[in-house]
Amino acid sequence: MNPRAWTFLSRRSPYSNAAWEKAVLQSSQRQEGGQMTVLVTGAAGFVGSHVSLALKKRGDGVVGLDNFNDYYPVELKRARASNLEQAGIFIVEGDLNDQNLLMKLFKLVHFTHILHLAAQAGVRYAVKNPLAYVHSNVGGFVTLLEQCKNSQPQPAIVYASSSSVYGLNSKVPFSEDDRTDHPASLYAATKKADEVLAHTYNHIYGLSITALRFFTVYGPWGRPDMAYFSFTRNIVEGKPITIFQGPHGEELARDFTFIDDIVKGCVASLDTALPSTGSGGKKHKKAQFRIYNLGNTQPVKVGDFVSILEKHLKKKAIRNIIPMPSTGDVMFTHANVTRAKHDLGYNPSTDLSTGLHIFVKWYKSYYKEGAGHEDMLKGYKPY
Ligand SMILES: NC(=O)c1ccc[n+]([C@@H]2O[C@H](COP(=O)([O-])OP(=O)(O)OC[C@H]3O[C@@H](n4cnc5c(N)ncnc54)[C@H](O)[C@@H]3O)[C@@H](O)[C@H]2O)c1
Ligand SMILES: O=C(O)[C@H]1O[C@H](OP(=O)(O)OP(=O)(O)OC[C@H]2O[C@@H](n3ccc(=O)[nH]c3=O)[C@H](O)[C@@H]2O)[C@H](O)[C@@H](O)[C@@H]1O
Repeated sequence: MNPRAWTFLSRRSPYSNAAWEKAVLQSSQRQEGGQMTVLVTGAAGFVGSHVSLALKKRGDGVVGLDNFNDYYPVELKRARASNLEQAGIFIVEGDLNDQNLLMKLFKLVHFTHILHLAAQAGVRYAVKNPLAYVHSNVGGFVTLLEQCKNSQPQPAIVYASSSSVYGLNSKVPFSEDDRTDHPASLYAATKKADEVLAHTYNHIYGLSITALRFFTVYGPWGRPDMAYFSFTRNIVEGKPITIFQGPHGEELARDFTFIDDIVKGCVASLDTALPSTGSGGKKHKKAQFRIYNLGNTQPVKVGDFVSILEKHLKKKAIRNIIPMPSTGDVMFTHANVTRAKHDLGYNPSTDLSTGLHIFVKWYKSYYKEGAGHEDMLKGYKPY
């Protein structure tokens, strides 16, 4: 079947249809060099679209799942999906909480691995819409874990946690063994809940699970709700940007991490994941359980990050500096990646200036500066 026909197909919900099944099976086929068959949830998202393409490129079978929600403009998700379709990846349009859909999918394809990236992301939006986080990050995750636990054989799971689980941790850099029991946002609380739920399913059912704590990821085809993206838009349009500062005028800092490094970390995690050890809902022996930081290890103050953006955009920002609203931000993040380096060969190699240069180039070509991006953040007001 020609993947060009998939756009239409994936938007039609009835998954009991023969053409839909054919598309799923075709997309799941491994090519030469491929070792695994992966279900990527959140495949129309920023990170999911990049990793799906990387897996497909080396021959793995890849099937996507995404509900194409309108947290940020759906047009961008459709454009990413179209890139994936061209590469031969079918994205099933549906919700993680749809048990019947998951059952049908897992019956059709024997997934060796799940790369679970679908979630309600964004720290500040949780103040506005907390239940969206509970729905996708808690309910959706448990629905997926239930399906995986019941599968025979069970797949190995690699999924996205978040640097936000470190919450109010003040010990730097953040190490995987540091405390994560004082979250600063509801988003972080749901990501922490995921780590605890993951441990439970690993313990009772023998699911092999790896949690990846990503640190503020940026890059081409990125997320319009994130600062690097919305700041770029405002600078291009000559509109002010809002920069948060701490209660005593301190600058916030983030360990901004380029998408290509995150993709390498995800792929290496899949490659090193051991098989699950259970069957029929029962554990036979202890299964692998891992947690890794995937950051850049070089935090940058938000003001300095804006200066780098200005340099690449060749335009000054109008900076509006305000006290940080009480919507869940933390003062700084900083990853210790020793464990990921040792176990995964993870070695972040893109510095912020190089990465932002690549992002700005993409942004300008995608939105053709001055035209077509007026609606990009339409309706988006996170705080
Ligand atoms: N980008 C970052 O800086 C960052 C940092 C830390 C952690 N993370 C985590 O990494 C993962 C990927 O993030 P991203 O930046 O690509 O976000 P994204 O919003 O671009 O991608 C998530 C995708 O999941 C889909 N989705 C959401 N809820 C769903 C549901 N219930 N059923 C099916 N699909 C659903 C969305 O439509 C979206 O396309 C998320 O789990 C996020 O929390 C991201
Ligand atoms: O690492 C993570 O775990 C998190 O990284 C990002 O969250 P955040 O670091 O808040 O990323 P941005 O929204 O891009 O903000 C970057 C920095 O700019 C600041 N900011 C943001 C927006 C704004 O208008 N002004 C401003 O100063 C934020 O406080 C933060 O310090 C993602 O949005 C989360 O989904 C993810 O889980």
